[in-house]
Amino acid sequence: MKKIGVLTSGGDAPGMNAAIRAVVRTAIYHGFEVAGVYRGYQGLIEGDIENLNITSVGDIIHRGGTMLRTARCLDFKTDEGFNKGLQMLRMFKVDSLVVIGGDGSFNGAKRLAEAGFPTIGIPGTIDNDLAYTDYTLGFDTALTTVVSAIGNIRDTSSSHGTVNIIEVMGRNCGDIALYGGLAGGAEAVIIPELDTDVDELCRTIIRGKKRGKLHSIILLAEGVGKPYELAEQIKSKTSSDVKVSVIGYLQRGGTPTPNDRILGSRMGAHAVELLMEGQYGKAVGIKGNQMIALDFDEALNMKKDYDKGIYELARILAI
Ligand SMILES: Nc1ncnc2c1ncn2[C@@H]1O[C@H](COP(=O)(O)OP(=O)(O)OP(=O)(O)O)[C@@H](O)[C@H]1O
Ligand SMILES: O=P(O)(O)OC[C@H]1O[C@](O)(CO)[C@@H](O)[C@@H]1O
Ligand SMILES: [Mg+2]
Repeated sequence: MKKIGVLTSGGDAPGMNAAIRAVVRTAIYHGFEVAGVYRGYQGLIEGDIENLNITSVGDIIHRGGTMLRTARCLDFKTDEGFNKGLQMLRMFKVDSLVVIGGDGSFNGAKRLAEAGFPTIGIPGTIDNDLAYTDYTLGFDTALTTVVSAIGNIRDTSSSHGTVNIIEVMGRNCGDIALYGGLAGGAEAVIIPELDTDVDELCRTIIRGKKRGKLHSIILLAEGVGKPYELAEQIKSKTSSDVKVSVIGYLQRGGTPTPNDRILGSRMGAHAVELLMEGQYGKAVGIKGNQMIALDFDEALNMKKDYDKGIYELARILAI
């Protein structure tokens, strides 16, 4: 093994830059060359690849987004696109690859490993939707942004006495809503993993108002969606003024938290160590503050569930 490639794929996530920096610097420290592949699998297919050195990754640890840029690339799912990608890796003399991305990106990485190309995955997605790891890169920063948004919206909710629905990202995973709701002191959390009884929710809002609660914050995961329909239902059942904020891409950017920078640094270094040991076809993760690595199949087949204890706690504390 001489040259390690690194790419970021899928939605960008804060902390990806820390992971890229760690891959590059750990590899160079151990005497390898590194190639950066730009724009994920799209750039791989197009041969948008260049060698990186220690200074290429200077001044990025504190930046959101990804210096390698990213893409969603449908072509890489086709045999033709996939083979083109493999061909480019050979052409640029890249002999192993670190893929930083979410579950979708891992499917591409798994396919490369199955084709015999040494590939390691680092979970980079704000969604925290991968069951095998306690945290994905970017989740902590997205949560920090969400909690800050809840604080601002709570001010206006309290001032006007409105009910405020805040829709947050996470695809089919409710973690951003759940943990954001707990940290932000929301009155209710609505996640796709669980059916919500809107009548019960409205009774809670009315009870809160009766005992003088000024604000009502509802965290709604995008996997449930339909925030304006929910607003209409709550309006008619509680006679409250209901406001909706879909905070969207705000959650994807911003300076990574120390936790995401540390996680990215650890995962990037671990990915290189695995390749040096001749291990590949694995996804790096964190369990109980220890670095772990599972076969892609095992990692991707684990079913993610929400934390019932955390949900119950958020519910009890919102009485
Ligand atoms: N089965 C597959 N085979 C090859 N490549 C795939 C496959 N599935 C996904 N990919 C590649 O991975 C890219 C990213 O996947 P996806 O859009 O699901 O994002 P992700 O990696 O899950 O990140 P996030 O969910 O945080 O945005 C896809 O655009 C495609 O290029
Ligand atoms: O960037 P796009 O394609 O609009 O994707 C948005 C999706 O990406 C994420 O931000 C990260 O997976 C999801 O939370 C969201 O559903
Ligand atoms: Mg995903």
